[in-house]
Amino acid sequence: MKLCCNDSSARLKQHQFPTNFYDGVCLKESDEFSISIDVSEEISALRSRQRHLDWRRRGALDKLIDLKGTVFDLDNCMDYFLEFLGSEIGQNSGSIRVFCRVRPLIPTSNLKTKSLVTVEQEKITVQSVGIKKEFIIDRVFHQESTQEDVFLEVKPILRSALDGHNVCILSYGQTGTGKTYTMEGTDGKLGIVPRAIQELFSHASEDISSTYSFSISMLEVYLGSLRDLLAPRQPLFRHNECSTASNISILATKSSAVELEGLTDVSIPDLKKANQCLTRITIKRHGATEEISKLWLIDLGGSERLLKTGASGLTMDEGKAINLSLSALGDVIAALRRKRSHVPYRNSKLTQILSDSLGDGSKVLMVVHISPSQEDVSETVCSLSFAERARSIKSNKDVSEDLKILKQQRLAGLDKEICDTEQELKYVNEQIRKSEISLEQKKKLSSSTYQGLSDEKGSPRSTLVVGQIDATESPQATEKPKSRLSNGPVPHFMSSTACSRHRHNAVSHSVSIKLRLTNSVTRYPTELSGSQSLSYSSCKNAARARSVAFSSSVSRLKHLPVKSDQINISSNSIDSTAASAPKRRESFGSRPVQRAPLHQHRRRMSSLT
Ligand SMILES: Nc1ncnc2c1ncn2[C@@H]1O[C@H](COP(=O)(O)OP(=O)(O)OP(=O)(O)O)[C@@H](O)[C@H]1O
Repeated sequence: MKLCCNDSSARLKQHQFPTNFYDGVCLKESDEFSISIDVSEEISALRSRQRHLDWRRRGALDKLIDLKGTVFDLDNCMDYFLEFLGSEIGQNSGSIRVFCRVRPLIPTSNLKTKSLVTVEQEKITVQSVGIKKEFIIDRVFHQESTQEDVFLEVKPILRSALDGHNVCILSYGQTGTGKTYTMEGTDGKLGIVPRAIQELFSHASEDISSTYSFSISMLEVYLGSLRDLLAPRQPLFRHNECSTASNISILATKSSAVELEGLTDVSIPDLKKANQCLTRITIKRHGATEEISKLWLIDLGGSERLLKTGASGLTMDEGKAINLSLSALGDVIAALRRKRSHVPYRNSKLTQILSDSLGDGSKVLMVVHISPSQEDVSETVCSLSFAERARSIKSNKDVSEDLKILKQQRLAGLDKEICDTEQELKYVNEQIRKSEISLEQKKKLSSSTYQGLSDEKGSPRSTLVVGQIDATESPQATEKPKSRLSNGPVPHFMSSTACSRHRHNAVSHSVSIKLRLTNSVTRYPTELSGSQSLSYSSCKNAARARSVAFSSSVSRLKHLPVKSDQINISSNSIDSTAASAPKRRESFGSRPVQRAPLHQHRRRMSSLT
């Protein structure tokens, strides 16, 4: 399949080789070289098509996710919508989507078991004595919704993480409403985390243009301090006790990316080991450039009000700390939604850590969990109010039917564009694979023909041809054939003349260029790498044990997935508006980024507060 022509290859192809040069040793290969160049050209064209398709797919996916997460409001929203549709594909405005999942009613003899909520696809109504409230959410999952239903909506955002965006999936809600069930699931009903890992590995294995490596970190925010759940345990003085204390610093980079210095980061070497792993993944994509992105999978602490729990002492402090984090998170999301110039990231550790994964270019998904039972009605209303605030649109400003239809049509169009592009990409990838095999075979054939002819003849001239091809690679090597010629048992008349040597050099140089050209066709093996690895069942167990050891009395604030990596550091404050709009190609922003070396000038974010 010829798609376009690479100029330099075309020019090289025009080189003609005489058929009887140097006893025909070299020249019988000209056809081979020509064929090799054809194949190289084809691969080059296919790669260019592959890049174009990948760019189109990414753009359509960005647009799809952003459009799904866009809330249209007020009477003039049609204009805004049309403007949005007309905007450039791939502009990466970032998106925040809010889902609600209703836990099935758990019937017990003590509780009133009547469900108080009625749901539609994007609307949820809570009705109780003296209360009737409606909330508009991006997507509502009813009590019978399965783990598959939820994951289907999560899938596109994972693809974004592979494309280099920072992604944040947060599980929010009152204790016992199913946050962990949604994130982790049970043995037979896997949740988002194990499915996400499966999905990442599956995509990574299909993408022949890049190699990927994944790593994991586990973090807990407890009473405002950070705990590394994968750090080696430090024995304490008292028998059978271990310390989980760790020294994690939050560092801000010039591009407002966040690094958690000192946090353990463990490679995920393969799906088998990763299948049981809990959370938070760092994705490194090694292609034409290197991109690093973070996928945060966060199971937040229970959101219940302290008055209701009647907590006191340490439990009270823990509850307060959780509420502070959650309210800071709500403020940040609301500010981002309203496109405020100031985003209050610095109000909690949680929002500081997530500052490069919540703003522009990032994809955020919050799943708010509620209970349908009468007993929990006030908590349910609180959680839904939080969800609505994150969406920043009030329920009574409903979107017109026309607009809904238009949005659905556009989403369907983008979906189709992604599917079609992916199909073509598959085809192109397959063609590249075949062409590379063919090129490899031709190269092998060509070099064995050289070798055969060279051995057959045993002629110093044929040796010279091969020798001089090598000689173009390094200056020292040029000495060898010369000395062999001058010292060897070859009669003087058989030695090359100055003229023939000149001619030969010219040809061997061309040959060398061609060889380099074919050699330079980069192959991208579909492999997943990992330098350091741990079994993820052990990660999970270690993290759990550490979390429990750290605070056996409370399990409110859950694991906070985090990744740390080497990035550029600057003196910029994380609370700047730039944090919400990381620049493309800067290291560790939420847009696809290129990796950059560690910069020396670091500033501790914790010291800024
Ligand atoms: N959608 C659901 N379908 C079936 N069972 C569910 C669902 N949601 C929650 N459950 C069940 O409800 C119970 C409480 O769920 P879970 O532990 O996930 O809540 P949680 O919000 O994580 O609580 P906590 O804050 O205490 O960790 C579990 O037994 C879980 O299996």
